[in-house]
Amino acid sequence: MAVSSSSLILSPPSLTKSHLTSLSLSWKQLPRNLSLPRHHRRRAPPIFAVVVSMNSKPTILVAEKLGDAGLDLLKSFANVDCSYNLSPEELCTKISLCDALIVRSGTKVSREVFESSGGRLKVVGRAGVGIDNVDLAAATEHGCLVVNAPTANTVAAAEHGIALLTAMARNVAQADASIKAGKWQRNKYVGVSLVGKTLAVMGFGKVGTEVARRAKGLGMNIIAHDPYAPADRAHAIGVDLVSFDEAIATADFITLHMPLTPATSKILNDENFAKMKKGVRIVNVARGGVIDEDALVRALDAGIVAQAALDVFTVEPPPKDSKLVNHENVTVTPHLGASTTEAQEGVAIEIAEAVVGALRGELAATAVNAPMVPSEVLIELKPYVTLAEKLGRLAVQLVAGGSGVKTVKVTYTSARAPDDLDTRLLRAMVTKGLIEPISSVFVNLVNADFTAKQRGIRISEERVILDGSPQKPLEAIRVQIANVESRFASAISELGEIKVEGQVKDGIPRLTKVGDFGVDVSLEGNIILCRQVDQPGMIGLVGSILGEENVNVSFMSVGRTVPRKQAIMTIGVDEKPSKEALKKIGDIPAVEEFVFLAL
Ligand SMILES: NC(=O)C1=CN([C@@H]2O[C@H](COP(=O)(O)OP(=O)(O)OC[C@H]3O[C@@H](n4cnc5c(N)ncnc54)[C@H](O)[C@@H]3O)[C@@H](O)[C@H]2O)C=CC1
Ligand SMILES: O=C(O)C(=O)COP(=O)(O)O
Repeated sequence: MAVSSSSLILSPPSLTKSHLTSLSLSWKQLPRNLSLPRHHRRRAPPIFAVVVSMNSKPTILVAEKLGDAGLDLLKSFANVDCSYNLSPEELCTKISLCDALIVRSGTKVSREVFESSGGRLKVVGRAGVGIDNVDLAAATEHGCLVVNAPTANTVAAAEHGIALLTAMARNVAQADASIKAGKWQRNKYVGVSLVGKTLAVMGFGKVGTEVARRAKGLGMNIIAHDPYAPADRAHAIGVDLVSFDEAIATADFITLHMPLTPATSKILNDENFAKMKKGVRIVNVARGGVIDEDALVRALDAGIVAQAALDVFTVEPPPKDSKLVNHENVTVTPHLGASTTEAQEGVAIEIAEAVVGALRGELAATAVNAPMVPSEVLIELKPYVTLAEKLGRLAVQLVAGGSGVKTVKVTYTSARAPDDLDTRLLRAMVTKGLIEPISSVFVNLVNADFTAKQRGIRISEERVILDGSPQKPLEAIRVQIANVESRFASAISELGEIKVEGQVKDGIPRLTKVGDFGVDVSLEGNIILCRQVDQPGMIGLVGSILGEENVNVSFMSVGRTVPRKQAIMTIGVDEKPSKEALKKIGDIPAVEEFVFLAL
C-alpha cells in the first residue's frame, strides 16, 4: 500500500479578472484529461460541449438591459439582438434563432424556452448572482450551459442594504411621499438613531461582509449569524459570530444576506418573530422567500417589528394589493440591489466574457451547470460520484455551528494507478456536497475548486494505493474536516477531525464509518445517527417512536466497538421526524447523543 498526497486549494482569494481568465479551461481538452480508463481514451465524445459553427457569426439575444461595455464585447463577436420585455411566447419564438441568451432576474428561462430553441441555444448567461429564474435541470438536459456573474454586484447589493437601513430608520420614503402630498409632518416622522445599536447580519458571505464593514462605520455594534463562516474572518473586521437565536433576540436591526435554500426558506416566521426584541427593524436584500411574508405582516401589526425595508419579494412583482408592500411601516424597492451603473457595467463585462468564452468552446469558471465528463467515465464512476457528494453533505452537516469549515481532506483508497484515476470529478462532488447545503451556489466539475477557494476552504487529497488488480475504480472514499467541533461528538476521530467514510457495494453507495465507529448503511433518504449504551431493546424503542409518527424507517443498523458498551445506531427514514419525536429519541436514557442528517 502506498500513499501520495496533494494540496489543491490555496489561501482565501482576492478575485480579479485575471483569476477568472486563468481558471478557464478548454472544453475540448477536458475529456482526455479526465479519469477515462486507457482503453476508452480519445474515443468518447464529451457529453456536454458548446459547438457553434464558426462559419457564421453566432446570435446572442439580450433579453434585459445590459451595460454598454458588455454589449460592445458581445457585438465584436456575435450578432446581438437586444429585445427587452418579451412575453414568454415571444421569447420562445425568438429563441430558435439564437445561440446564446442573456438575462437578469426578470426573465423566466423556463423549460419551454429550452424546448423551443430546437437545440440551437447553447449558453444562457445570467447577468447577476441568483439563477432561480433559470430552469437549470432543463438547461442541462438540453445541453445548454448556464453561466452567471457572481461577484460584480456584491458592493451594489451591500450599499442598497445600507441605503434601506438608513432610509427606514429616518422614514425617508414615507416623509418624501407625505411632503409631495402637500403635507409637512415633522412630528410624525421622528426616526431612530443607528449609532450604538446592534445590527445582526444574517449570512456572512460576500454581501453580508460588505454590509457589516459599512455599518461599523455608522457606529453600529455588529453581530453576525452564519453557521458556515469562519469565526476568524468575522473577528478580523470586529464582528462576533453568534447563534441564530442570540442574533435575532439581541438585535435592534436585522439584515438578511443568506441564500434561499430549503434551510432558510421562511426562516423569519411567527415562531422566530416572537423571539425578537419588541421594536426590531428588518432589512431584506437577499431573497423574498427567506421571510414568511404573512407572518411579517402579523409581526408588524403586533408591533414586534417596528419597520421593515424590503428589496425582494416571494413573488416579483408582488401583487398590487399586497398587505406587506402597502403597510405604512414598510419601505420597498423593486429588486434594485444590483442596480447601479457601476455594478451593471461590471456584471455586463463579466457575463459577456463568460458567454463569448463559452461560445468559443472555453469553460467559464462561473459555469453553474456543466457535467463535462465522457459518458464511459460517468457510467463507471456514477455510484462513486454519488458517494462523494453524500459524504460531503454528511460531513458538513456534522459540523457544529460557529466552527467554519476551512480544512478538508479527501482520501481515496484504490488499486488503480493515479494515471487511471483522475479524481477531479470526485473532488468536485465532495466540494458540491460540502458547499451546496449552505449556499446558493451550484457546484460542478467546472466551478468546484473556484468555489472552494472563494470560500477559503482548503481541500487536500490523498491516495492510498492498494495492491491487486483494479477491478473497480475505488475501494473507499474518506472525508475529514479538521479544526471544527461536531454536533455529534462520536463523528470526531481519534485525530480530532470529523471523519466519514464510504464504499460502493453492489453499485450502491454506503456509509461505512462515522468517526472511528464502523457502520454499514446505504446513503439514501435521511439518516438519524444515535450513540447509545449497547443494550437489548433499543431498536424497538426508537422504531416505535418513529412508527407512532408514521415516519417510515428504511433501514436500521447497529455498529459497536465493544459488546454491551457503546454502539452507533444508524436509522434511515423517508420523512423528517417532528421535533417532538426527535426529542423523545433523545430522552431515551440509554441514548447518549443523536443527530438528524438530510442526504
Ligand atoms: N437584491 C439584489 O439585487 C441582490 C441579491 N443578492 C442575494 O443576496 C444573497 C447573498 O449573496 P452573496 O453574499 O453573494 O452570497 P454568498 O454565497 O457569498 O453568501 C451567503 C452566505 O450565507 C451563508 N448561509 C448559508 N446558510 C445560512 C443559514 N442558514 N443561516 C445563515 N447564513 C447562511 C453562507 O454560509 C454564506 O456565507 C443571495 O441570496 C443573493 O441572491 C445578491 C446580489 C444582489
Ligand atoms: O444578482 C442577484 O442575485 C440579484 O438579485 C440581482 O438581480 P438583477 O440582476 O438586478 O435582476
